[in-house]
Amino acid sequence: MILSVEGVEFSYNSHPVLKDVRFEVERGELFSILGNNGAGKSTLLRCLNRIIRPRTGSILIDGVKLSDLSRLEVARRVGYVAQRHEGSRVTVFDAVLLGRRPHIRWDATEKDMAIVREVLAALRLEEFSLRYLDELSGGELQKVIIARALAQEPRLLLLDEPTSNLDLKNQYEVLRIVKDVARERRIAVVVVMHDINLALRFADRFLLLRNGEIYACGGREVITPENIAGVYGIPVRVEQLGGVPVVVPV
Ligand SMILES: Nc1ncnc2c1ncn2[C@@H]1O[C@H](COP(=O)(O)OP(=O)(O)OP(=O)(O)O)[C@@H](O)[C@H]1O
Repeated sequence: MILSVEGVEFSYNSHPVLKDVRFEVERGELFSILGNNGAGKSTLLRCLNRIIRPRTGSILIDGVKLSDLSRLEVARRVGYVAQRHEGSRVTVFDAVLLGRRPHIRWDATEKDMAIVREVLAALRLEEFSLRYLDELSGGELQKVIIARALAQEPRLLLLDEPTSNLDLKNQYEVLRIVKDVARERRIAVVVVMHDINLALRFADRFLLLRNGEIYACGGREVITPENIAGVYGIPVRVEQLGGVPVVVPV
Protein backbone atom coordinates (compact mmCIF):
# COMPACT_ATOMS: atom_id res chain seq x y z
CA MET A 1 0.00 0.00 0.00
CA ILE A 2 1.54 3.36 -0.94
CA LEU A 3 -1.18 5.72 0.27
CA SER A 4 -3.49 5.31 3.27
CA VAL A 5 -5.96 8.06 4.12
CA GLU A 6 -7.69 7.58 7.46
CA GLY A 7 -10.57 9.69 8.70
CA VAL A 8 -9.43 12.98 7.16
CA GLU A 9 -11.48 16.07 8.00
CA PHE A 10 -10.75 19.55 6.71
CA SER A 11 -12.47 22.93 7.11
CA TYR A 12 -11.81 26.32 5.53
CA ASN A 13 -12.30 28.66 8.50
CA SER A 14 -15.29 26.97 10.12
CA HIS A 15 -16.76 25.67 6.85
CA PRO A 16 -16.32 21.86 6.77
CA VAL A 17 -15.17 20.63 3.37
CA LEU A 18 -13.90 17.07 3.92
CA LYS A 19 -15.70 14.71 6.28
CA ASP A 20 -14.24 11.38 7.42
CA VAL A 21 -12.50 10.65 4.12
CA ARG A 22 -10.76 7.26 4.10
CA PHE A 23 -9.29 5.16 1.28
CA GLU A 24 -6.12 3.37 0.21
CA VAL A 25 -4.17 3.31 -3.03
CA GLU A 26 -1.90 0.42 -3.94
CA ARG A 27 1.30 0.47 -5.96
CA GLY A 28 0.74 0.41 -9.70
CA GLU A 29 -2.78 1.77 -9.31
CA LEU A 30 -4.43 4.67 -11.11
CA PHE A 31 -7.05 5.94 -8.68
CA SER A 32 -9.63 8.44 -9.86
CA ILE A 33 -11.46 10.97 -7.68
CA LEU A 34 -14.81 11.99 -9.13
CA GLY A 35 -17.46 14.29 -7.70
CA ASN A 36 -19.63 17.34 -8.12
CA ASN A 37 -18.22 20.89 -8.37
CA GLY A 38 -17.18 22.03 -4.91
CA ALA A 39 -17.21 18.45 -3.51
CA GLY A 40 -13.69 18.92 -2.10
CA LYS A 41 -11.61 17.06 -4.70
CA SER A 42 -8.89 19.70 -5.05
CA THR A 43 -8.89 20.24 -1.29
CA LEU A 44 -8.28 16.53 -0.80
CA LEU A 45 -5.35 16.57 -3.24
CA ARG A 46 -3.88 19.57 -1.44
CA CYS A 47 -4.08 17.63 1.85
CA LEU A 48 -2.28 14.70 0.21
CA ASN A 49 0.54 17.03 -0.81
CA ARG A 50 0.56 18.76 2.60
CA ILE A 51 -0.06 22.17 1.05
CA ILE A 52 -2.81 22.26 3.67
CA ARG A 53 -3.09 20.12 6.78
CA PRO A 54 -6.23 18.20 7.76
CA ARG A 55 -7.86 19.08 11.08
CA THR A 56 -8.06 15.40 12.06
CA GLY A 57 -7.18 12.05 10.55
CA SER A 58 -3.91 10.82 9.12
CA ILE A 59 -2.27 10.37 5.74
CA LEU A 60 0.41 7.70 5.40
CA ILE A 61 2.83 7.31 2.49
CA ASP A 62 4.60 3.95 2.51
CA GLY A 63 3.51 3.65 6.13
CA VAL A 64 5.09 6.98 7.14
CA LYS A 65 2.90 9.82 8.39
CA LEU A 66 2.91 12.72 5.94
CA SER A 67 2.87 15.12 8.90
CA ASP A 68 6.20 13.68 10.16
CA LEU A 69 8.06 14.37 6.90
CA SER A 70 10.13 17.46 6.11
CA ARG A 71 9.19 19.60 3.08
CA LEU A 72 12.09 18.06 1.13
CA GLU A 73 11.03 14.52 2.05
CA VAL A 74 7.49 15.29 0.88
CA ALA A 75 8.86 16.69 -2.39
CA ARG A 76 10.90 13.51 -2.97
CA ARG A 77 7.85 11.32 -2.50
CA VAL A 78 4.89 13.30 -3.82
CA GLY A 79 4.47 14.92 -7.24
CA TYR A 80 1.60 17.33 -7.71
CA VAL A 81 0.08 18.97 -10.76
CA ALA A 82 -2.40 21.69 -9.82
CA GLN A 83 -5.54 22.61 -11.73
CA ARG A 84 -4.15 25.91 -13.01
CA HIS A 85 -0.66 26.94 -14.04
CA GLU A 86 0.89 30.02 -15.54
CA GLY A 87 3.61 30.31 -18.14
CA SER A 88 6.87 32.04 -17.19
CA ARG A 89 10.17 33.02 -18.78
CA VAL A 90 11.74 29.57 -18.28
CA THR A 91 12.48 27.12 -21.05
CA VAL A 92 10.58 23.85 -21.28
CA PHE A 93 13.79 21.89 -20.61
CA ASP A 94 14.63 23.89 -17.48
CA ALA A 95 11.03 23.71 -16.23
CA VAL A 96 11.08 19.91 -16.47
CA LEU A 97 14.58 19.79 -14.93
CA LEU A 98 13.11 21.66 -11.94
CA GLY A 99 11.18 18.45 -11.23
CA ARG A 100 14.54 16.87 -10.35
CA ARG A 101 15.33 19.52 -7.74
CA PRO A 102 14.30 17.47 -4.66
CA HIS A 103 16.82 14.78 -5.75
CA ILE A 104 19.71 17.07 -6.74
CA ARG A 105 22.43 17.63 -4.12
CA TRP A 106 24.76 20.15 -5.76
CA ASP A 107 24.27 20.27 -9.48
CA ALA A 108 22.18 18.34 -11.98
CA THR A 109 23.96 15.17 -13.09
CA GLU A 110 23.95 13.42 -16.47
CA LYS A 111 21.33 11.07 -14.97
CA ASP A 112 19.02 14.03 -14.23
CA MET A 113 19.47 15.31 -17.79
CA ALA A 114 18.76 11.85 -19.20
CA ILE A 115 15.54 11.58 -17.17
CA VAL A 116 14.40 14.98 -18.46
CA ARG A 117 15.15 14.02 -22.08
CA GLU A 118 13.32 10.72 -21.63
CA VAL A 119 10.20 12.39 -20.20
CA LEU A 120 10.20 15.07 -22.92
CA ALA A 121 10.37 12.33 -25.57
CA ALA A 122 7.58 10.29 -23.95
CA LEU A 123 5.28 13.33 -23.97
CA ARG A 124 6.41 14.39 -27.48
CA LEU A 125 7.70 17.69 -26.16
CA GLU A 126 11.25 17.50 -27.55
CA GLU A 127 10.64 20.11 -30.26
CA PHE A 128 9.57 22.57 -27.54
CA SER A 129 12.67 22.03 -25.34
CA LEU A 130 14.10 25.50 -25.85
CA ARG A 131 10.78 27.35 -26.04
CA TYR A 132 9.77 29.54 -23.10
CA LEU A 133 6.70 28.47 -21.11
CA ASP A 134 4.95 31.76 -21.84
CA GLU A 135 5.17 30.95 -25.56
CA LEU A 136 3.21 27.69 -25.30
CA SER A 137 -0.46 26.92 -25.87
CA GLY A 138 -2.58 25.94 -22.84
CA GLY A 139 -2.38 22.25 -23.73
CA GLU A 140 1.37 22.31 -24.39
CA LEU A 141 1.92 24.03 -21.04
CA GLN A 142 -0.23 21.44 -19.28
CA LYS A 143 1.88 18.64 -20.77
CA VAL A 144 5.08 20.38 -19.60
CA ILE A 145 3.76 20.62 -16.03
CA ILE A 146 2.89 16.91 -16.15
CA ALA A 147 6.36 16.19 -17.57
CA ARG A 148 7.92 18.04 -14.61
CA ALA A 149 5.95 15.89 -12.14
CA LEU A 150 7.02 12.70 -13.97
CA ALA A 151 10.68 13.81 -13.94
CA GLN A 152 10.36 14.12 -10.17
CA GLU A 153 9.90 10.31 -10.05
CA PRO A 154 7.53 10.44 -7.07
CA ARG A 155 6.07 7.46 -5.21
CA LEU A 156 2.72 9.20 -5.25
CA LEU A 157 1.64 11.34 -8.20
CA LEU A 158 -1.33 13.69 -7.73
CA LEU A 159 -2.98 15.15 -10.82
CA ASP A 160 -5.81 17.70 -10.59
CA GLU A 161 -7.80 17.55 -13.83
CA PRO A 162 -4.70 16.88 -15.95
CA THR A 163 -6.61 16.68 -19.23
CA SER A 164 -8.75 19.82 -18.92
CA ASN A 165 -6.77 21.75 -21.57
CA LEU A 166 -5.94 18.83 -23.83
CA ASP A 167 -7.48 17.81 -27.13
CA LEU A 168 -8.88 14.30 -27.56
CA LYS A 169 -5.62 12.76 -28.79
CA ASN A 170 -3.55 14.35 -26.03
CA GLN A 171 -6.09 13.35 -23.34
CA TYR A 172 -5.66 9.71 -24.31
CA GLU A 173 -1.90 9.97 -24.80
CA VAL A 174 -1.26 11.65 -21.47
CA LEU A 175 -3.47 9.27 -19.49
CA ARG A 176 -1.94 6.28 -21.27
CA ILE A 177 1.56 7.48 -20.34
CA VAL A 178 0.52 8.15 -16.74
CA LYS A 179 -1.06 4.70 -16.51
CA ASP A 180 2.04 3.03 -17.97
CA VAL A 181 4.27 4.93 -15.54
CA ALA A 182 2.08 3.78 -12.63
CA ARG A 183 2.29 0.13 -13.74
CA GLU A 184 5.96 0.06 -14.71
CA ARG A 185 7.36 2.06 -11.80
CA ARG A 186 4.85 0.62 -9.31
CA ILE A 187 3.85 4.06 -8.08
CA ALA A 188 0.41 5.28 -7.00
CA VAL A 189 -1.38 7.87 -9.13
CA VAL A 190 -4.39 9.82 -7.85
CA VAL A 191 -6.23 11.79 -10.52
CA VAL A 192 -9.12 14.22 -10.09
CA MET A 193 -11.30 13.97 -13.18
CA HIS A 194 -14.54 15.43 -14.47
CA ASP A 195 -14.85 13.16 -17.49
CA ILE A 196 -16.30 9.93 -16.06
CA ASN A 197 -15.87 8.10 -19.36
CA LEU A 198 -12.19 8.96 -19.53
CA ALA A 199 -11.87 7.78 -15.91
CA LEU A 200 -13.69 4.53 -16.77
CA ARG A 201 -11.23 3.87 -19.54
CA PHE A 202 -8.03 4.48 -17.58
CA ALA A 203 -8.62 4.25 -13.82
CA ASP A 204 -8.41 1.03 -11.81
CA ARG A 205 -10.56 2.31 -8.97
CA PHE A 206 -12.84 5.24 -8.25
CA LEU A 207 -13.71 7.44 -5.30
CA LEU A 208 -17.05 9.21 -5.65
CA LEU A 209 -17.08 12.30 -3.45
CA ARG A 210 -20.27 14.23 -2.74
CA ASN A 211 -20.15 17.42 -0.72
CA GLY A 212 -16.98 16.32 1.08
CA GLU A 213 -18.16 12.81 1.92
CA ILE A 214 -17.39 9.48 0.31
CA TYR A 215 -20.44 8.35 -1.61
CA ALA A 216 -18.86 5.20 -3.03
CA CYS A 217 -15.39 3.71 -3.52
CA GLY A 218 -14.32 0.70 -5.55
CA GLY A 219 -13.81 -0.68 -9.05
CA ARG A 220 -16.01 -0.18 -12.12
CA GLU A 221 -18.91 -1.75 -10.22
CA VAL A 222 -19.43 1.53 -8.30
CA ILE A 223 -20.10 3.47 -11.52
CA THR A 224 -23.82 2.69 -11.50
CA PRO A 225 -26.73 4.88 -12.66
CA GLU A 226 -27.82 5.15 -9.00
CA ASN A 227 -24.42 6.34 -7.76
CA ILE A 228 -23.93 8.79 -10.64
CA ALA A 229 -27.41 10.21 -10.11
CA GLY A 230 -26.72 10.43 -6.37
CA VAL A 231 -23.46 12.35 -6.85
CA TYR A 232 -24.20 14.54 -9.87
CA GLY A 233 -28.01 14.70 -9.66
CA ILE A 234 -28.51 13.69 -13.28
CA PRO A 235 -30.14 10.50 -14.62
CA VAL A 236 -27.76 8.36 -16.69
CA ARG A 237 -27.52 4.97 -18.31
CA VAL A 238 -24.37 2.87 -18.19
CA GLU A 239 -23.82 1.07 -21.51
CA GLN A 240 -21.07 -1.27 -22.61
CA LEU A 241 -19.04 -0.13 -25.60
CA GLY A 242 -16.14 -2.28 -26.80
CA GLY A 243 -15.86 -3.87 -23.36
CA VAL A 244 -15.70 -0.51 -21.56
CA PRO A 245 -18.65 0.91 -19.61
CA VAL A 246 -19.81 4.28 -20.90
CA VAL A 247 -21.97 6.72 -18.93
CA VAL A 248 -24.67 8.35 -21.07
CA PRO A 249 -27.02 11.04 -19.69
CA VAL A 250 -30.67 10.29 -20.46
N1 LIG B 1 -9.08 28.78 -0.13
C1 LIG B 1 -10.37 28.55 0.18
N2 LIG B 1 -10.99 29.23 1.16
C2 LIG B 1 -12.27 28.98 1.48
N3 LIG B 1 -13.05 28.08 0.86
C3 LIG B 1 -12.49 27.38 -0.14
C4 LIG B 1 -11.14 27.58 -0.54
N4 LIG B 1 -10.85 26.72 -1.57
C5 LIG B 1 -11.99 26.02 -1.79
N5 LIG B 1 -12.97 26.42 -0.95
C6 LIG B 1 -14.33 25.86 -0.87
O1 LIG B 1 -14.22 24.50 -0.49
C7 LIG B 1 -15.13 23.68 -1.21
C8 LIG B 1 -14.36 22.59 -1.95
O2 LIG B 1 -13.57 23.19 -2.97
P1 LIG B 1 -12.65 22.33 -3.94
O3 LIG B 1 -11.91 23.27 -4.82
O4 LIG B 1 -11.86 21.37 -3.12
O5 LIG B 1 -13.76 21.53 -4.75
P2 LIG B 1 -13.62 20.64 -6.06
O6 LIG B 1 -14.36 19.38 -5.82
O7 LIG B 1 -12.20 20.51 -6.47
O8 LIG B 1 -14.43 21.54 -7.08
P3 LIG B 1 -14.36 21.71 -8.70
O9 LIG B 1 -14.86 20.42 -9.29
O10 LIG B 1 -15.31 22.82 -8.93
O11 LIG B 1 -12.94 22.03 -9.07
C9 LIG B 1 -15.90 24.64 -2.12
O12 LIG B 1 -17.13 24.95 -1.48
C10 LIG B 1 -15.02 25.86 -2.21
O13 LIG B 1 -15.80 27.02 -2.38
